[in-house]
Amino acid sequence: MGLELYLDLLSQPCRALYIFARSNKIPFEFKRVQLAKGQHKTEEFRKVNVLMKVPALRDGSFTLAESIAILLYLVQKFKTPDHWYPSDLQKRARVDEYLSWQHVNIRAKGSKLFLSKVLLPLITGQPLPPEKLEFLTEELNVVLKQFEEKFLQDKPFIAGSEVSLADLVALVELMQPVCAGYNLFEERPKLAEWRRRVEEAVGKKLFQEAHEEIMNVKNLTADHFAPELIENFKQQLLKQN
Ligand SMILES: N[C@@H](CCC(=O)N[C@@H](CS)C(=O)NCC(=O)O)C(=O)O
Repeated sequence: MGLELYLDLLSQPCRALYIFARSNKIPFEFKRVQLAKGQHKTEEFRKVNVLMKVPALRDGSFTLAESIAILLYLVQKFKTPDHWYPSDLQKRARVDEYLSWQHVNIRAKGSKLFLSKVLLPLITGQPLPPEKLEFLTEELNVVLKQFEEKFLQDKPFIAGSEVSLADLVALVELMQPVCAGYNLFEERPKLAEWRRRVEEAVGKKLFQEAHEEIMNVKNLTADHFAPELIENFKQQLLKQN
């Protein structure tokens, strides 16, 4: 059995893995796990990831969860070009620094805005109150400022002159609020230029292909979701709001 990646391209970490693997010509079998259909809650998927989240990897009898761990596994197993995860101690530390920071900052705030602006109204039939949207956007703006000032600064990429895992992980997360209708690049020319460079580095066509589904997320309707998931989802989303 070859390498299998369990993915739903509506998910940011799944897109990072998909783009990374395809961009580096890593052979893998794409195992689609549709979150909206509850396919991550099956007994079959539990055997791959007991945490019941995507992405997940299976390589023979070995299974692995967590996107960052999976990316690092692929880097080492397939000896991908050095710039992705530089061997230079300090450049690598820059990548690690971003990958450690992003979970509860860019990822958390970007996802929250996306889920509240797109999924919650879809499921409840109620639009998000404008003051709530403003609050969530402001929360995201705070971490975007930190991203620009601390991580990107005036460099072409986070680790310096070449693209790394940090840039890829960052950009797929930032696309989530963009797909929810908040074009955060519009008033941030430095970020917009960085986005252009990252897309070019991984391959523009591949980047677009990976984002096709999420770009059309606003066309989804409630019947796209497995009924048993809707109530669960609603409670989860309302709790976080
Ligand atoms: N820290 C994990 C996060 C994984 C995660 O939260 N995946 C989401 C999709 S983006 C998921 O599977 N959610 C389904 C659920 O929580 O029920 C990673 O980086 O892989």
